[in-house]
Amino acid sequence: MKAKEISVIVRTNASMNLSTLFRAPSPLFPPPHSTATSRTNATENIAIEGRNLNFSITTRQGKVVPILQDCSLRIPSGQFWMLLGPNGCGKSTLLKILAGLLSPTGGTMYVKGPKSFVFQNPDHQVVMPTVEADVAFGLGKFNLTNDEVRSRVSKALDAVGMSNYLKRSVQTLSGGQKQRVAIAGALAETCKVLLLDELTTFLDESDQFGVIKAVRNSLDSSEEVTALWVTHRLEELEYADGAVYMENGEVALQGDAASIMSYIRARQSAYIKQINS
Ligand SMILES: Nc1ncnc2c1ncn2[C@@H]1O[C@H](COP(=O)(O)OP(=O)(O)OP(=O)(O)O)[C@@H](O)[C@H]1O
Repeated sequence: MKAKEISVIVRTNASMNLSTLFRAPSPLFPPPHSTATSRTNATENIAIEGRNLNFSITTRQGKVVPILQDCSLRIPSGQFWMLLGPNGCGKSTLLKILAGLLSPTGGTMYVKGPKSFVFQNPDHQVVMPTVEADVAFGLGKFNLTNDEVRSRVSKALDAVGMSNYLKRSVQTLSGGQKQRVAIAGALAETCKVLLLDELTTFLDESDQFGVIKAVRNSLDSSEEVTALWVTHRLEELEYADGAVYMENGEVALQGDAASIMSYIRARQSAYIKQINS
């Protein structure tokens, strides 16, 4: 099966799971260990909500290993949030649960649909010969006219700053440009929630900020799109409206980007003091 087909099946299965797996969002709950002030309030339109999400795996020896423990988060519609934390703390696992790619072993969640999961390696989902064909790829299921397809492709490429690349072969694109084409594909399908898994890990600085700015611009040009972005790179936080910080499989803190930045910086300097003492 081609990679592109896998990504489309992922999208389809994810929305099919919504009715069985996701329950209605609760009107209000505070994150369990939050100290930072979040922009959210009870009257806001919530795009992503998880409550006490747990995930564990069972080893071949029958031992249950907890990966996520009581993770709660809530992200308002139209905002760009980041999911940060040390290696192995559970960020990708939580993102995959929110995408419907993994089933939680406990807890409840709601994610507005349609939603799309964008993989770290763009070659896993950008496989059509040209940019135009790739962005149009997922539109077959909508029964659109050629003009409507062209209009959606053009609007989506505009949102990610790739309008001039319409006829380009995808083989000639950089990693970051391919990521932007993958995001445009999701936008063309009128995706409401983008779940983005460490897109910039292997990109150079120029490509890295090209992708972040493309996501930021996509959200700014449509109030309906929400993005959750997993990253290790603290400098990316300045583009976010809010962030969730994880440690050891738990949500340690969630709030506005500045508060999360201060929290992480304080943790880093405490750590540096500790190793220097
Ligand atoms: N299928 C699995 N089997 C065994 N362990 C797993 C499995 N999936 C995840 N884990 C473990 O769960 C923990 C969380 O993994 P996850 O990939 O979600 O972390 P992460 O925060 O995204 O890490 P990184 O920043 O390094 O990408 C890790 O210790 C990982 O080894």
